[in-house]
Amino acid sequence: MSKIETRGLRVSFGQTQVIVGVDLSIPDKSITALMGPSGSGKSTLLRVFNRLIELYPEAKVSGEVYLDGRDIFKMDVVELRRRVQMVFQIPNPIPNLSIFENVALGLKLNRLAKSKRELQERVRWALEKAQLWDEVRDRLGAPAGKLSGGQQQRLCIARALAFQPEVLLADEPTANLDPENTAKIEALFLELKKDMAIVMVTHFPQQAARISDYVAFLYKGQIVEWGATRDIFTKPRHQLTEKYVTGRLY
Ligand SMILES: Nc1ncnc2c1ncn2[C@@H]1O[C@H](COP(=O)(O)OP(=O)(O)OP(=O)(O)O)[C@@H](O)[C@H]1O
Repeated sequence: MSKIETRGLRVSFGQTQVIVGVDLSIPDKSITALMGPSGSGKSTLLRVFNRLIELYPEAKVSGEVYLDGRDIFKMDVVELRRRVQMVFQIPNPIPNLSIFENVALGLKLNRLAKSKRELQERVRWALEKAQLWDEVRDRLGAPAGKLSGGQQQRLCIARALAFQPEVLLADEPTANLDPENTAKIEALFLELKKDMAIVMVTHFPQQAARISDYVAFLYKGQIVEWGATRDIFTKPRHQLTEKYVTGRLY
């Protein structure tokens, strides 16, 4: 069964429809890349999956979205966002808060650790999972803002992983990183997909080719093509997809 499934999903901002009837399946334990030109609706689609879209009062959503077969619009939003975590293009730790507290805060606010010891264990577990522990173990009390950009992004991933999510949404997570840090995040995602579904927006077809299992190609709010990554790159069925993956459509 799909981890996430949408049926007839539509989103509009005021009079403008930006997602126009999307039917999409996100398989579990794999990386699905959302590709498409600027403004095609990739970020909007991602924001529906954890209902972040509801923070935009002008956004109107209709259609169906299921997580493990359950209607996300009927779920408790706090539960949904715990299970479906998100990381963004610009790493957004709280810069003055310590490395430890950045990961611990969400756990504390949601009362997910029963003791100080459990909290420490979960923070360490998340930092290890995000492959950051070895770099920060001696300075957990230092402000997060002192970390490099790549480290800050892995800290944000650790913060998300602390909730032990089932789905990780990533909106261009490497767009602001150099090739070395990009490679680290890509390797990390390949590890993480063993435990969860990852949905990643990317502007780089090469990145989708390197790490995704499936690609959904969006154009003007519609899914033009969806399938196994290899098929999308080697035998795209639609001309628009072919143009995009060969760098002739932006
Ligand atoms: N809060 C908003 N109010 C009005 N229009 C919006 C809002 N957010 C997004 N849009 C519009 O919705 C459309 C889809 O935007 P979205 O950010 O989802 O596209 P995208 O594919 O992620 O683009 P990019 O690759 O440039 O990030 C765009 O035309 C955008 O202008």
